[in-house]
Formats: sequence, structure tokens, C-alpha cells
Amino acid sequence: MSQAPPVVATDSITVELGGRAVLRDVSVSVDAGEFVALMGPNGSGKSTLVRTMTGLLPAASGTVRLFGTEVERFRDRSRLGYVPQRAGASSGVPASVAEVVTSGRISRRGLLRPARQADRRAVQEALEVVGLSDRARDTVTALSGGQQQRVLIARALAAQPDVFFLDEPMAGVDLPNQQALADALGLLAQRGATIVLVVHEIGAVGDLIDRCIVMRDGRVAYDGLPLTELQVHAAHLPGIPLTVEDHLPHGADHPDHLDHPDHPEPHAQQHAHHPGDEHAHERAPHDCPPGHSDVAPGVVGPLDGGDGDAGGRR
Ligand SMILES: Nc1ncnc2c1ncn2[C@@H]1O[C@H](COP(=O)(O)OP(=O)(O)OP(=O)(O)O)[C@@H](O)[C@H]1O
Repeated sequence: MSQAPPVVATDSITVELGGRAVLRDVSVSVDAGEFVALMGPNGSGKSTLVRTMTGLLPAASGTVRLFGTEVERFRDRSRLGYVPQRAGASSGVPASVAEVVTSGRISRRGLLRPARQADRRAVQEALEVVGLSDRARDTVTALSGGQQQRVLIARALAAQPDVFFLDEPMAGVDLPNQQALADALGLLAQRGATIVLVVHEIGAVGDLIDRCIVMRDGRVAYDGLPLTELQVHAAHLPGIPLTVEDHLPHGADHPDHLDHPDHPEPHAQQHAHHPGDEHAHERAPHDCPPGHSDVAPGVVGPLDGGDGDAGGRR
């Protein structure tokens, strides 16, 4: 029996920005239905990895596959939902919450066809999931930053994508909104969505995560079972060797070798991640090339009330 390919898989990718390799030899794979927390210190390459996974940035070497298809040939972008980092409603467009969420349906219904009942239902449901049904008629600019993040998630959700890439939706969001976001993500996970969530602290989403990937200095420092906050902290530290765990069954014990951030002799790593890592070399410089904007066709971008076109299923 043939097994479904991973939702997204990178194979030994290097990504260069501003003439510098900001991702080096990164190989990660996310299966359908997984909830993956992508963590790591500032500048470690989390956003770059997410943007490369969605096809917004090209890899200088290595391959990225979405649903088994090389990203360069992947056309079904409506299957991807992406909420970029620090997206907000600051464009000043006086759109209502419902209008912004409806814009997420464009990839499904086309720009000119009027919204049908299925569109309205999807929008209503998306607003329910993020707990903003009662704010549908309000202008987005009247909402708090955390509520606006929930509108963005609703917009991605309305497009009914198969996979959500969410880049730090919790950043700068107050605790009640973090909890509301976590509840929304929990509902999505329950429905079988695949979720890649960039997050700084495990906090509110701790119970939802199937797996943690920790980036450090452009490489994967850890890929395995969910970590505690202390273990994440340890994985950030340069003294701890890069470690990629076997993907152990859900419910297995936390790895203990990351428990002691100050441990002078950390336990031997269980698997060296790509032994050639240390020889990764900088390649010809190029920045984000023309045509690679932050918002690719079919991918939800900053909240501006009009351009959204994430993708869809269900
Ligand atoms: N357009 C760019 N040109 C040059 N360098 C860039 C560009 N964008 C990001 N970088 C660099 O790439 C590295 C990785 O950045 P990235 O935003 O992926 O990190 P991050 O882990 O998401 O950080 P944060 O947690 O602060 O969002 C950083 O050193 C950053 O300065």
C-alpha cells in the first residue's frame, strides 16, 4: 500500500539571504495531521524555514516538497495556509472582520464570482473557531493585536487549507488572546489539520504539540518529542550539540539530555544530523529574488482586507 507523502519535507536545504547562508543543511519533514512547534532563538532561521517551506523563498541547494511535489512545480497553493509574522491591520483599509475573513475565500471562488452560501458558511465557521463571531461587523482596526491575529487565522481557515504555517501568532498577544488562539489551534488539530507553528514559548499550546523542532544558527538543533521550556532553553545554547531524535511514539518520555543547560558534558547525541553539516559552505550571495514577495499567490498575507487567498480543502 502506498503511503501518503509528507505534507512538507525539506531535504538538506541551504537558504541564502543578503549574501549569507541563513539556513544550512536543513532536513525536516512534517506528516499529515502533525502539530509541530518550530522554536529557536531570534535570528535562528524559523521564519526563513517557514517561508522556504511555503515556496516564498527559494533554496540555494537542496529540495523542498509539498505533498510530494517539488515546490517549484507545486501549483495547488490553495492547500497552504500561511499567516506571516507581525502581520497586522495597520494598512488602514476600513474593512470589516467578515470582509477580511471572506477575502480568504478568493482562491476558492475566484475574484469576481460573488460569495455563495458555501463561502458564507466557511467564513462563519472560521469566525466561530477563533471566537470572533460577535465581532464580524466591526472594522479590523478596532480590534486588539491579538484579536487581529485571530482574524488572520480565520482568514486562512476560511480557505480550508490542508496545512497551516503560523509564524509567531502569539507574539505580543495578551494571555486571554493567547488562550483563544490556542483553543482555535486545538480545534483545527482535532479536525486533522497539519500545523507548523513558530512559537517562542510552549506555554498555551503545550498540550497540543506532537513534536518540537528547535533551530539554532540556521540549523536544526533538535527534532523530536515535545520539550519542556527548560529543555527548549537548553537546546538554544551553543554548548549543546546538534541533536535530532528519532521520532518516538507520542507519549514517550521527554528526552533528558537537554535538561541541564549548564551541563559541561552534554550526553552524546543520539543521531548526528547530517555528518557533513560542519562543512556547509556559503554559496553565491543572493537576496530574496524578484517575484518572491512575502505573499505568494495562494498564500495568505498581511491583513489588508483584500489580498488574502490562502488555500483550501474540506
Ligand atoms: N531579507 C533578509 N536579508 C538578509 N538577512 C536576512 C533577511 N531576512 C532575515 N535575515 C537574517 O536571516 C537570519 C534568520 O532570520 P529569521 O527571520 O528566519 O529568524 P527567526 O528565527 O525567525 O527570528 P525571530 O525569532 O527574530 O523572528 C537572521 O540572521 C536574519 O537577520
